[in-house]
Amino acid sequence: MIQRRTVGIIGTGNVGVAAAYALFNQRIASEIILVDQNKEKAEGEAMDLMHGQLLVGNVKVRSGSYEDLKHTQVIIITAGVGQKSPDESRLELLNRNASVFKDIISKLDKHAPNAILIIATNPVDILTYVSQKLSTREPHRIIGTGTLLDTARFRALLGEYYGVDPRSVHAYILGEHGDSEVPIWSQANIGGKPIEHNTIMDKPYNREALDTLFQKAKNAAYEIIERKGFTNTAIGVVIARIVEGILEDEKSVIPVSVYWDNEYGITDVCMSLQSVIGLDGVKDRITPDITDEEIEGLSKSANVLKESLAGIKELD
Ligand SMILES: NC(=O)C1=CN([C@@H]2O[C@H](COP(=O)(O)OP(=O)(O)OC[C@H]3O[C@@H](n4cnc5c(N)ncnc54)[C@H](O)[C@@H]3O)[C@@H](O)[C@H]2O)C=CC1
Ligand SMILES: CC(=O)C(=O)O
Repeated sequence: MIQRRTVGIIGTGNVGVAAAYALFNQRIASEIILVDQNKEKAEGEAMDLMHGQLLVGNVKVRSGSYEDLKHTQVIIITAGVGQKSPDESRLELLNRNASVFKDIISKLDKHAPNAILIIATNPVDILTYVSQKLSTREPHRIIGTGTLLDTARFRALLGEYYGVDPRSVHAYILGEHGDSEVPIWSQANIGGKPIEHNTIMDKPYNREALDTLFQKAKNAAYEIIERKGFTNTAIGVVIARIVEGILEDEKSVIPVSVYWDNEYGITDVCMSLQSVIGLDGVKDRITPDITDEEIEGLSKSANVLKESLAGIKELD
């Protein structure tokens, strides 16, 4: 019997559609079900994608309801509001999106209790934590997109700077997907050569230039929102990559938002850490030796997230 790889997407706005398009175009899913409170929008997006089937191959796309998500392996949540201007931080979206999640998670627990959930709505770390608390499924089956996007931006910028393929740059941004995120310079390398204190591709070590690249990666969303009003295409391929890792049971190591259980002494928060992902969600977490300063940065990130979480107690 042919194994169908069915993926659901809740929220067919900018991000949901970019994720659907990436999943469709790369044929990562064999069936995609789009759900939105605006049913016509979901229907229109499904029709539009289906018309590319001749060129892409046999990937079915349809709109549906929560009941239709029963047999999905993975469900992506992108529903909610985004930052409307570069002056608004991700954390400021919290109260609006947390109540949306309360409703969505209870419906998913009822209709698709076995699917792995990927959370993309912002603030993604807090909504991942909230989803883990609200849902009946095990926490390792609820994953936030976290800093995979920031890490992708960071590696693209470092690759451009050094003139190498970003896939040959090994550098992580961990912690919050947001203003307190932490670049792990102590582990960053190109082809095994540490970036810190070394000349690579004829570029002498330049702390200031590297810090500027990190700031650019960190502030990329604000810069893009200022120009086009939202971000969607890169997060679309990020989501598709996570889905692929799960459906193919890859055991790939990627930075995503997961529950911290005393990693580097940090507990009871969701934020990004290198995680091993496969069919059962997050199988393990990797904690390389990093500097005390980096650990301190991650602790601060955790505190920022915990302070925001304290403000949404009414969800308990
Ligand atoms: N994690 C990340 O790296 C990124 C996260 N985002 C976040 O993704 C979220 C979505 O952004 P956009 O797609 O630009 O927003 P959008 O406004 O274009 O789309 C949101 C969609 O959610 C739907 N929706 C709202 N409440 C719903 C509910 N209860 N049930 C079903 N559907 C519902 C709306 O009808 C709309 O179609 C935002 O929170 C944004 O900040 C955006 C980019 C990157
Ligand atoms: C909006 C957002 O979270 C991003 O593009 O990073």
